[in-house]
Parts: sequence; structure tokens; C-alpha cells
Amino acid sequence: MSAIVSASDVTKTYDGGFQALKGVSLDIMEGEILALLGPNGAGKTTLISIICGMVNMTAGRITVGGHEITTDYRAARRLIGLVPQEIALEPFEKVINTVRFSRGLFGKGRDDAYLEKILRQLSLWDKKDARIKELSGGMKRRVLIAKALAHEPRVLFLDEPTAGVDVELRRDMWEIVRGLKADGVTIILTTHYIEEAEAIADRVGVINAGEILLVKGKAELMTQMGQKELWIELSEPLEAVPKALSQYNLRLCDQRRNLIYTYDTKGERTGITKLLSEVAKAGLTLKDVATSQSSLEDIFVGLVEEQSA
Ligand SMILES: Nc1ncnc2c1ncn2[C@@H]1O[C@H](COP(=O)(O)OP(=O)(O)OP(=O)(O)O)[C@@H](O)[C@H]1O
Repeated sequence: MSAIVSASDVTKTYDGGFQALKGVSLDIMEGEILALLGPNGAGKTTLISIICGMVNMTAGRITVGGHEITTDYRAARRLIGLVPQEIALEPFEKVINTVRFSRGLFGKGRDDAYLEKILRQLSLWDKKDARIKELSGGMKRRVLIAKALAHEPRVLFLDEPTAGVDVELRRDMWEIVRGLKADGVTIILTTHYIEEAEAIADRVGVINAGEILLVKGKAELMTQMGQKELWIELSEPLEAVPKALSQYNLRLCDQRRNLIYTYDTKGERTGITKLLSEVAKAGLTLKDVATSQSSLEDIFVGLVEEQSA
């Protein structure tokens, strides 16, 4: 897969002197769904706004489909659709005209068959002649997506598509996003919801305080999440991990009273039964055992805390 959007060393200092982005480098691969996860004020909207040409970067370089966004703005912008966070639509306009108008803005010729396809995909076709003000909040969000897709972009940015929407609409949105990916659209969505990133992303990028902390395949993150720890509390503290148990890579902590064994929950065998019998064979007496699992949330919180320390 090649990168369709490539950002290198992008910085943004707003007029008041606030540095919202501190050297962001990121490659977005053609055809993927990338979730940008970060707390409030992390810089997600700033980054998207820069890529979409609505905010100027202070330094750095960004290309979209090989077009440099400052020197080759029109060509780059034509490849991008943006679904903004806020609903800003003309209330008295009909749905179909709203979408047609957006297509026209990019200099694309009229193509009613294409517009019908996207309106059907978004379950808006039977509302095509309704005025925006007659639509529910969820439908207005769908119209925003239809507008963003009207000029057949290859990359779609969704800025917090499910902020403040109910669970049902959130699931509908995820279905829509999956459908667009199947059509070959590259999708970048920003979110506060770890659950959302888990549900639909191929890769997850974590951004905090203007810096990208990691970008990883979801499967890889899930493997990390799949790691569980078994805590074995002993009645007596140990000097060291007994040699007979060396194959388990145990850690000794909490005043040498706890042995910690890390295992993979997705593995065929956890090795726990064997370990416990060998612990007994080594003459150690157990006081208690407990397990803990790290989640994407733990990883995320850990990363953000580490950065602010
Ligand atoms: N026009 C502006 N002038 C000055 N500071 C700004 C401006 N726009 C954003 N900021 C600041 O830049 C930082 C990043 O904001 P941004 O909107 O990019 O964050 P975000 O990650 O999208 O947050 P949220 O999840 O709350 O939307 C914030 O501290 C914000 O206050």
C-alpha cells in the first residue's frame, strides 16, 4: 500500500503564540481507515484543517495524492472530502440541491446517477426532496457526508462523526464508513472514543499535546491488549525467582511477594496450570492469585500520562 496523504514535520503556531502541532509526521495509506485518537485540544482538528487547506501550517510539508498542498492546492483539495464537526447547512435548501451544489463547487459536471448512488448508500434517497430543516439530527449528519462525497474524493476526513450521537446512529455511521472503505475511499476519522477506534479502524494514531505518540495497526494493538498478567501472591517474600521457573520470564515485585506472569489470552494454551504446579513443586506457598488485562484505554492513558510527566 502506498501513502495517499503524507505529512512531514508539520508545525502550527496560532497567532496568540500557542503551538498546537509540534512536528507531526504521518503517512496515511491508500484504502485504509485511520482513527486519530486524542483528548480535547490534542490538535486533531488543527491537523485535519491544515491537510484540507483551511488553516495554514507554520512549517512542514504535506502531499495528497502526490500534490503538495500549498503549491498545488486545487489538485490536492479535489481529492479530499471533509465532514466537519459542526452541522452547517442551508435550512431551506433541498437535500439533492445541497449535494449537487457541493459537487459544482469542485468544478465537476452534473452526474445524477452518482449522486443517487451516494444518497442511497446513506439511506437519504427518499429524503432527496426534503428541506434540510425537516431532517433529524442524524439525517443532517448523513447529508454532511453526502456533501463531502459529492465530488468523488479519494480521501474522506470525518471530524468526530459520532460526537453526541446516540448508540444506534453511531453504529449506522460505522456501517457507512465500512461501506465507503469497500468502495475504495481512504478514511481518516478523529475521535475521543476508544471503542470507535477499536470497532472500525485498520490503524490507530494517538495524538496528544500536538505530537503523534504512536501509529499502529489495530491488530497489533489488540495483541498488546490480549496480554494478561497473572499475579501470584506468595506467603513469604523471595530473594529471587527460582531457577526451576526461569522459562516463564516471571517478574518479582511488591516487596518480592508477588510473581507476575504475562501470557497471551489468544494463545492456545496460557501455561498457567503448568506454572502453578511448578510453583508448588518449587516449594512456594501461594496466598492469592489474580489476573489483570491491559486495554487500549490503559495503553492510551499510559501514553498520555508518560508524555505529560
Ligand atoms: N484559531 C485558534 N487560535 C488559537 N488557538 C487555537 C485555535 N484553534 C485551536 N486552537 C488551540 O489549539 C489546540 C488544539 O486544538 P484542536 O481543535 O486542534 O484540538 P482537537 O484535538 O481537535 O480537540 P477537540 O477534541 O476538543 O476537538 C487547542 O489548545 C486549541 O485551544
